[in-house]
Amino acid sequence: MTRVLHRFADRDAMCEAVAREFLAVLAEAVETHGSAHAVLTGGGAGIGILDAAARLVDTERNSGRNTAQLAEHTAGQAPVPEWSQVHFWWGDERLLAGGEAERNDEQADAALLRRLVAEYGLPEENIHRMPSTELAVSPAQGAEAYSADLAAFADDEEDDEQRARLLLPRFDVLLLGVGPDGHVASLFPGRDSLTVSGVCCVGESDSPKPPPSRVSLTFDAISTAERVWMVVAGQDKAAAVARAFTDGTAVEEIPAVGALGRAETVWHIDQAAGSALTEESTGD
Ligand SMILES: O=C(O)[C@H](O)[C@@H](O)[C@H](O)[C@H](O)COP(=O)(O)O
Repeated sequence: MTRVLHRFADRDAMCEAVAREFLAVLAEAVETHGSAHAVLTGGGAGIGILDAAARLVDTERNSGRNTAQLAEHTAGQAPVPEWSQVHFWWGDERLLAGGEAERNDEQADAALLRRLVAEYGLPEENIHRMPSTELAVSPAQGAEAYSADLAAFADDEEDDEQRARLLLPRFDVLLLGVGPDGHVASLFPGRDSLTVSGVCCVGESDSPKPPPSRVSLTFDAISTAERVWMVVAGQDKAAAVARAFTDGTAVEEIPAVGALGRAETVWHIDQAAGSALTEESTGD
């Protein structure tokens, strides 16, 4: 699997470009499959993309084009999916009480999802939140509960053996922020969760990034996604990005190297996050 590197001048430029591509993938998936499934990430870059997507969706609506015209987007316009057929999932979540500001779903609600439900026809039941502490007393229990939620939407097209075995929907695009230590979702360097297989979700009780209790997709689940997009901005990520693009770097050291999509794996980075990359590491 060849990893593709897209570089942008800064975080805002990256978020705008990724948001546009994100909407286009969802629109195409609805047209092709009748549904679209996106996996969201927490973190500044992940939420920044949702903020940018909200602006694009509003701009398209204010353009006065109807849904059919919006779907037939021309260059420069952001295609917008039929939201009633779109489903949102999470790659990880902080195991906190529902509505807590630190939860990834709460930040996604504020950035985009509440508006899609209120104004654009996204059904609340299409937002598949990872459990809160009201529903799961431990990360392990949260992982089990989310696995059941995912299984209820298992892809009946079954064009992927691992997806069928894990009872997962077709993830059309899966976003992952990357930490300064190279973690993705809540899969951290040196942790047992990196090698958990045969299941789609895993609990983390001692996250080095607060809060400590989290639920995460496993690499087995991540690798069933059609498109895996890392979204990385900031100087504090430069070392992790450089290590990720150094041949031989192990998943145990930089978990992000283990995140590979079925059809594509793209690293969307800004200039600062790419500042330690060498021509040798990227083949430029
Ligand atoms: O729950 C979380 O904390 C996130 O899912 C986590 O994996 C995040 O994406 C990275 O830590 C990058 O975060 P930034 O983009 O804010 O650096």
